[in-house]
Amino acid sequence: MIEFRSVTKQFPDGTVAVENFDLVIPPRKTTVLVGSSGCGKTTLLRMINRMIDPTSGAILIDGEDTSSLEPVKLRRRIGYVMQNSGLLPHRKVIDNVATVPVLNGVAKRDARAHALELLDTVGLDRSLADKYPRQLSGGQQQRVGVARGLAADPNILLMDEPFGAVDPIVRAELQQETIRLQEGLGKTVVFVTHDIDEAFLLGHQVVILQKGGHIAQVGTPAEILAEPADDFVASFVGADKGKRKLRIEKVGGRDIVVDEAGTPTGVLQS
Ligand SMILES: Nc1ncnc2c1ncn2[C@@H]1O[C@H](COP(=O)(O)OP(=O)(O)OP(=O)(O)O)[C@@H](O)[C@H]1O
Repeated sequence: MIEFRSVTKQFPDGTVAVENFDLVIPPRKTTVLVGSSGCGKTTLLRMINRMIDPTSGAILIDGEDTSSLEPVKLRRRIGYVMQNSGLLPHRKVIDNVATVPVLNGVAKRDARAHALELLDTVGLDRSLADKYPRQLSGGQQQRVGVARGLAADPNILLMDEPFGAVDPIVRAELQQETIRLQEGLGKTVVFVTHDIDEAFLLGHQVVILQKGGHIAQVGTPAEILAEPADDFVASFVGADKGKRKLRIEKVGGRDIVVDEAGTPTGVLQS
């Protein structure tokens, strides 16, 4: 469990990115922080692994105050996946994945063997192991980024807009992989996005943020859709525009779900 207790972050230039933020992030589930640009999502995420330290308040991981933990050690046991994959350009794929375990003291040979398994886990062919990041597609690079995030077998995986730069089809694939991985490995995933559809797809718990890291609403996707807390949330999730009003039509004896514009979105399973 990760707990934010009245956390504030003011940057040296006076910007208050996050103010009095309280949140409990349950273990082995995906929590998505969603909101428009500049609302404080990345700052919140980076405070979990102490890439950024709060100005006041506390962040606890399994009851332990992170301010008492050594940042470098903490970072090595929390996976971090960022938007542009963050791979080291001059290292082969396999070494990008094996870097953190080697820093943690795992023998290079063992770390590389494990890295190959992780390529399988994220759906990459092992033949890519000896390539350099620039020789991979954007989607493949993101998968390597996820493999690297998982390499130290962390309980917590932080993902900062990891699929923002890939095309919609690859993005949909990567989203499904993330769901599969989270369920299969039972990680606590904290995921940042500005895309409410992505938030609803991935999040067991969705946190809708406004500027200053102010929480507009926390809940399951169903709870938020059923009862938006206010007009801001209703507008953010598209409920006010009828975007998410779905109806069922019978087509060829099957129940098809269509949105308000009449576009089919799926088949209802009996
Ligand atoms: N190092 C910094 N110094 C000063 N202000 C900063 C710094 N980092 C972030 N900020 C400011 O803090 C606020 C929150 O930034 P943050 O990056 O957390 O937002 P975000 O929701 O992740 O945005 P985006 O979706 O655009 O990445 C913004 O106003 C930003 O300009």
